[in-house]
Amino acid sequence: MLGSLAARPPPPALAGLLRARPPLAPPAEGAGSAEQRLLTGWAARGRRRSAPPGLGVSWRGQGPGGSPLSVGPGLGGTPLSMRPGHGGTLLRMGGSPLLVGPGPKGPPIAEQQFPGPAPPQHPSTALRGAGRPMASPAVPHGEPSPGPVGAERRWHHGGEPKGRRRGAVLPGLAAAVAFCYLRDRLSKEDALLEAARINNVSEVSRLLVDGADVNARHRLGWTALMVAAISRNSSVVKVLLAANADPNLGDDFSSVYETAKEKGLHSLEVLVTREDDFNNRLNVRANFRGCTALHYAVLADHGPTARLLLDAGANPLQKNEMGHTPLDYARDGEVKDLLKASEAKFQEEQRRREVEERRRFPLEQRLKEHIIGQESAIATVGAAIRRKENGWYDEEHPLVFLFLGSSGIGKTELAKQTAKYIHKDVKKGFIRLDMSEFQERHEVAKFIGSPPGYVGHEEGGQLTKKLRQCPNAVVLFDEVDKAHPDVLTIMLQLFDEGRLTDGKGKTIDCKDAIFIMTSNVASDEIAQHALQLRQEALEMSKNRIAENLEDVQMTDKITISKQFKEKVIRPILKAHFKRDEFLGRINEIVYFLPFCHSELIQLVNKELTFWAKKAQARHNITLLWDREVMDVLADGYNLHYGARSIKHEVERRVVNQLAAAYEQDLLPRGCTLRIAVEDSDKQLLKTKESSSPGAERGKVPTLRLEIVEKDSRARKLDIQAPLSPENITYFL
Ligand SMILES: Nc1ncnc2c1ncn2[C@@H]1O[C@H](COP(=O)(O)OP(=O)(O)OP(=O)(O)O)[C@@H](O)[C@H]1O
Repeated sequence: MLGSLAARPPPPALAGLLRARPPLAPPAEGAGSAEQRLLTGWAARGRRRSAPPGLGVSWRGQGPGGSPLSVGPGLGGTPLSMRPGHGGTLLRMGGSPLLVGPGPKGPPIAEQQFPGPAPPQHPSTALRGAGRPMASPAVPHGEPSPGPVGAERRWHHGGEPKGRRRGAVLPGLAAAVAFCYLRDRLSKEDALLEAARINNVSEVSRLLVDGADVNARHRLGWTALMVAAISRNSSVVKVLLAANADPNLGDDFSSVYETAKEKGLHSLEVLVTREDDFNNRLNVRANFRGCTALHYAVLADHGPTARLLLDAGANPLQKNEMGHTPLDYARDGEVKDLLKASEAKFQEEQRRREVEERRRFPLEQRLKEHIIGQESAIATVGAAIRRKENGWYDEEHPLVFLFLGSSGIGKTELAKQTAKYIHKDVKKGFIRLDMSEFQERHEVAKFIGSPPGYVGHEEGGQLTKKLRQCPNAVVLFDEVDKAHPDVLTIMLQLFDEGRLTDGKGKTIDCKDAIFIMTSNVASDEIAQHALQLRQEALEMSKNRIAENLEDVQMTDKITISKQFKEKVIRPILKAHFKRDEFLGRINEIVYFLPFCHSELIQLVNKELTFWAKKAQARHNITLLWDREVMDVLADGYNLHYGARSIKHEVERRVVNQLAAAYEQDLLPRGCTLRIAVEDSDKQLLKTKESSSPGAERGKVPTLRLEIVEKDSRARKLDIQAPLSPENITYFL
C-alpha cells in the first residue's frame, strides 16, 4: 500500500505535514502488553517518571537518593543527566540540552533539527523533503513485523542505542524493576494510548473493559483514536469506535515549538515524545491543532481506517486550525474518492439532523434557557431566524434588527445567544462593535479602513477585518444612535446591498450576515408605556379575579401596541436618525420591556444559584434561601440598570456578608448556610432612618446569615461589621 504512495504526488496541503522519512512497519497485533511497551520504552527513553523508591536510578539520570547519576565527568561537577535516543545520548548540563556522541548514522538530532526554537510554519511552507517519494514499508500492513516492536522502535534514527551498548546491566535492571513497580501505577489511559499505537487490540479491549477513558488525551494533546489512525491500526480503530471514541475530537498538539512553549517543556522533549508516542513521519514545524482521527487516517493514506471513521460519524468537512479538511490532504485514489462521496452524504445528513434538532428544540426554547422574560423579543427574533434558515427570506439583503430598550435588559445577551445558536461556539461568528467609538467623521476610517496613503491603511477597518473572516457572522452594533451620520451612511449601504468595500478597495459580500443594532433611544417611553400596560392589566385582573383566577397571570404578558410604535416610537427614531431610508432598511424593531416581579424573582434566583455554586465549589458550603429573601432582593431593581441592578443587590446584601463571615472564620467547611430575612434589626434601621434624608430606605428589611445545625436548628451568625455598625446596618 505505502509503496504506491511513491508514484502519487502529495497534494500541497499534505506535503507540508509529512516528512520524507521511510515509514515504519506497522507493528504486529499483540506485540507485548501496552504497559510493558510503555515501561520498557520509558526506561530506555529516560522519561520523566518517578523512580521506584530505593531503586537508585531515576529516569532523568538521578542517582541514588536523588543525586544526579554520573555518566562521566561533568563540567566542573555539573550534574549530567542521561537520555539515550535518536542516534545519540542527550546530556543536560545546567539545564541546556546537548546531544553528544552521534549515533551510528548521521549527525545528532540537535544539529539536524533544532538550531533553536523556530516559529511554527504553515504546512505548505514547512515542507520537509516535499516531492521526494516515500519509501515502502519493510513489512506490509497487517502482517506481523519480523522483530520486536516497542522500545526497539525508538532507535530507528541511529541503530543500537549508545546507552544500551555502554551499560547493558544498569538500564536492563532499571527497566525490569521499573516495569514491576510502575505496572500498577501507570494510568490506564497512558497504557491505552500506547496499546493503540502498537496495534495491540487485545490490550486495548482489556483496558477499555477495565474502565480506561477512551477519549483521554496524551499529555501533549492527542487521543488513542488519533494514534491508531496515523498508525493505520484499523482493528484498534474499530474497537475504540465501538467503545464510543469520539471521531470528531481535534488534536490539541500544534507544532513542536508551539506545544513546547504552551506546556513549558523543552522542544526537544516534545519532539521526541511526539515521534515516540505518536508518529515520526510528521513535520515538526507544521501545525496539527484541530486534526481529527480522519485527518490522520488521510495523512496515513489508509482507506480501511478512513472508512471506519466515516461510518462512525466522522465529519469529513471538519477543518483543522489551518482551515484544512481531510480532503485537502488526500492523494488521488481510494481515500480521496471515499472522502468526496462522504462529504456530500454528510452534508445532506447534517442538514437533516439540524432540521430535526430545530424541530425538537426550537430556537425560542434555547433562548429562553438564557434569557428571562423578553418573550416578545425572543419570538420576533426566533421567527425571523426561522424564515432565514428555511429559505423563506430575501437572499439579496441581510437580516437587520434594531433592539430598543433600557440598559441591562438583555439586548446584548439575545444577540450573543443568537450568534451561539447559528455559529455554535465559533468566536468569529459574533462581531461586536461599540458605536460610541465612531462618533467623529474621521472615525469612519476605523470602521472600514483608511484609503491608500493614509495612516492605518495597512491595518484595515475594525468591521471589514472581522467580516472578512466570517461573512455570515452575527454583527452587533452597540449604541448605534451614537455613531456619526457618515458611519450610518456606510451601514445603510451595507444593509441595502449586503456588501461592503473596505479602504483597500476590496469588497466583502455579507448578504448572509445578521446585523443587530442596539439603542437606548426612546427607552424611557418604552419603559413607562410597559409599566402603564402592566398596571392596567393588573387592574383588569383584579376586577376579574373573582370570576376567573387564571386571569391573574395576564399581568406578565403585555404587548406594545402598534399605535404606540407608530405614534410615539417612530417619530423619536426619525428625529434621531434623521433618515427614513435607514429606518426603512430595518427588518424588525424589537422592544425590550422592563422586568415584571415574577421575572425579577427568576433573576434573583439565577444570581443566588450562581453564588451557591461558587460557595459549594470553593468552600464546600451549601447555601439555602427562602422565597421571602428573593422578594426582598427583587426590590433592589432599578429600571435604569435592569438585570445589573439585581446582580449588584445580591453582591451588596448577600455576598458582602458571606465574605465578611468567611474572613472572620465563622463559616466551618462543609456547613449549611441559610439566608433569612431579619426583623429584629428594624430598630437599628429606624435609628439610621431618622438621621437619613432618604426616608423610604428605612423600611427595607435586612438579610442575615444563619448556620443550619445538624438538628436543623438555625444559629444566627454574629458578623462584625467591617465599617461602623450603623453603616453596615444601613448597607445590609
Ligand atoms: N433578560 C435577561 N435574562 C437574563 N439575564 C439578563 C437579562 N437581561 C440582562 N441580563 C444580564 O444582565 C447583564 C447585562 O445584560 P445585557 O448586556 O444584555 O444588557 P443590554 O440590554 O445590552 O444593556 P446595555 O445597553 O447597557 O448593554 C448580562 O450579564 C446579562 O446576562
